[in-house]
Amino acid sequence: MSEKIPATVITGFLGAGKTSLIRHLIENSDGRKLALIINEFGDLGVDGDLLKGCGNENCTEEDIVELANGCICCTVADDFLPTIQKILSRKDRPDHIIVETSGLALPKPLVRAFGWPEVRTQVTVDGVVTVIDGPAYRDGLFAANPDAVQAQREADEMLDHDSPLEELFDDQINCADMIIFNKADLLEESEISTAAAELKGRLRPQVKMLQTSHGKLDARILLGLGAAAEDDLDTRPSVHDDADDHEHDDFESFVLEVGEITSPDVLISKLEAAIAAEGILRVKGFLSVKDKDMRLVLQGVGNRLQHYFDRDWATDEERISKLVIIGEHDMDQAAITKLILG
Ligand SMILES: Nc1nc2c(ncn2[C@@H]2O[C@H](COP(=O)(O)OP(=O)(O)OP(=O)(O)O)[C@@H](O)[C@H]2O)c(=O)[nH]1
Repeated sequence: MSEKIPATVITGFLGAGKTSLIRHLIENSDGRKLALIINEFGDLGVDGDLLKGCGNENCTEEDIVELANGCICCTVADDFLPTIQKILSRKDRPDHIIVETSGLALPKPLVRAFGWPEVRTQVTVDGVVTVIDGPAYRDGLFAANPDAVQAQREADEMLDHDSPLEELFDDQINCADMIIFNKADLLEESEISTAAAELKGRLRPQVKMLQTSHGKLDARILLGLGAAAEDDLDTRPSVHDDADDHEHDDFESFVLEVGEITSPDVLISKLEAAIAAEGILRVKGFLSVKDKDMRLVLQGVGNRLQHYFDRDWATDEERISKLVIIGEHDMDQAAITKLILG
């Protein structure tokens, strides 16, 4: 029997920096041949496309599989299992498998799937790595408003008091073997130490926390944790352990056809207005700009927007111009569309 292939699960909220971390890993894989399974919320495969563009021989386009049928925690049986089996049946099996969950996925059901008989004999979960968006943490995105929670508790002891964002965050850090506190470049040193002190008390004792910017970490630190996470799921509490009907209905997404744009700056101003008015959590996509040969990538996390040209459009390629917009379930799609396209 050959040795089990290690698999690393990379989780973390929308826009925390999972794809950036994986991109750095591909480019610095220390000789390991990697296979990637990329799961996204929203019907536009942005992360997979960006990673395929890396063009690294340790992780070619064929080594990257995109799962875009919803969050991986809900589609493990239909999507994840056949995908991993396909990877395992390859003649040139990878040295390491990386699974990027969508930013809204609960990692535990995925880790549990590695315990299935047909998988566990061949693969082990080397580690669950949870990426935290440093500025979002500092700004309290994952914290409930303590006053509001207290008032609610007093009103009804039986209510579920946690916000969807807080619950997700708890699940993602409770399942971790390693925490990557990312976007350190956007924080003061004192903000990082405050966060580290707060988070330490919430982590399982053996869990290490590292700070980084743009996910630039040595592959030897990230890979080879040897956690065998599928064997100690009981030590990784989840608020959703008993919730079979977890459907992500706290969040929703839609794809907006933007059409060819003439000015990125004009679009950015409109997006800023839409984000401020409608509380969008994440925007990303590809844009065609008039008279430009290159594709524009747009990334928005909270109110922070970034855009850059990544590559030339191929001559036979459709110049798509689409954004996926993700928000909480009550976001007003019509109002957002009007603000962006109007
Ligand atoms: N300033 C700064 N920006 C970062 C850092 N890491 C990632 N970003 C930016 O944050 C945005 C989101 O990064 P991604 O790596 O796509 O995040 P993700 O977690 O894969 O996002 P989803 O898959 O959509 O959940 C991009 O615009 C990145 O360039 C960082 O350390 N510092």
